[in-house]
Amino acid sequence: MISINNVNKYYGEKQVLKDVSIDIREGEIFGIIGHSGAGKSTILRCMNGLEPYQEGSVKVDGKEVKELNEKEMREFRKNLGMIFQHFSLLERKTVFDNVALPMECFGYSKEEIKTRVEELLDLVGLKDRKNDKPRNLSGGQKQRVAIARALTLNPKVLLCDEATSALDPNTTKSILSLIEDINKKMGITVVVVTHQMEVIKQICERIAIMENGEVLEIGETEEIFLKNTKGLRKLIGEESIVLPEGTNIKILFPKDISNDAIITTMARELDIDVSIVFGKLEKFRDDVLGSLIINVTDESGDAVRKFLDSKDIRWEEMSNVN
Ligand SMILES: Nc1ncnc2c1ncn2[C@@H]1O[C@H](COP(=O)(O)OP(=O)(O)OP(=O)(O)O)[C@@H](O)[C@H]1O
Repeated sequence: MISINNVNKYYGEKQVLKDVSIDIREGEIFGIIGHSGAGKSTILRCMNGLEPYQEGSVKVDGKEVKELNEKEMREFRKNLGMIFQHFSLLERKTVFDNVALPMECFGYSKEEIKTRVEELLDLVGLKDRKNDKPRNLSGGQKQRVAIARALTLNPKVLLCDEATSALDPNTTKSILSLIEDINKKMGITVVVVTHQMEVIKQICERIAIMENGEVLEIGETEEIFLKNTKGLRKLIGEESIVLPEGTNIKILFPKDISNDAIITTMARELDIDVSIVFGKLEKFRDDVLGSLIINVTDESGDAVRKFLDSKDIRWEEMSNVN
């Protein structure tokens, strides 16, 4: 649905996107995560033509964004709804009028607007607040209005730029559930830009981790967390912990395996000492996934690798200097 290839972007001398390539599939919820200044918003704005890019290609639904003329761009933007951190609602207009705005701009009839806006206000749970002004709404309700407004023209893609960053944890959860619901019900492709780990854990199927204008990693969210990849560790500022001597092995535990039992069985069966160097459990959607780094002597390494293979347990050897 969105295909970004080798994009470079500069502000004057400063390069803010460096050879960025990301493929976003139709119907998925894709997350772009990184620290402030990583280039997340910039790449999102390249997708909807708000920012030019000097090199590379950004294709949305087969169309090269930088080649669209003014008229084509207007049509193109109908297919991309966008929501922001600070909601961007018009304070003097009612909830109904805020949601109606895009349809008015595109010249829809009053009846069409009324039907669509009421349907959307129902979807976001604000049917009874249509005559309120935004100042009378909570942050979460304001974001619901913004979501309804982003959906009025039936877009194929919903772009979310730090959409939950100004909300408390519970409101964040409910907004993310709403976005997930919309993705499932309407089949809309969703791109979520965030610096919040909880956001990508709750709803993103795949993610790209960005830093300093570069994509460090792309993959399935579960896989990246399970492997506790280098990019993820960098993002959370956690250095990989390994011992300088012996063999360090990272074991990955899917939801249905108890890690304690494996380590004790292995130590007993192989008659070896196992040091647990680092362990981590992650709540991931409804599952708990874990990874454990163990250290054994180099002589026991082969037996440990064979044991893990025989139990169909995923493992990775870690470099001592990592
Ligand atoms: N209009 C601009 N002129 C010059 N530099 C800019 C401009 N907009 C963004 N930048 C720079 O581009 C880099 C990427 O910014 P961007 O906003 O994409 O990062 P981000 O990952 O979205 O972070 P944040 O969440 O803080 O916005 C930053 O170094 C920023 O200072």
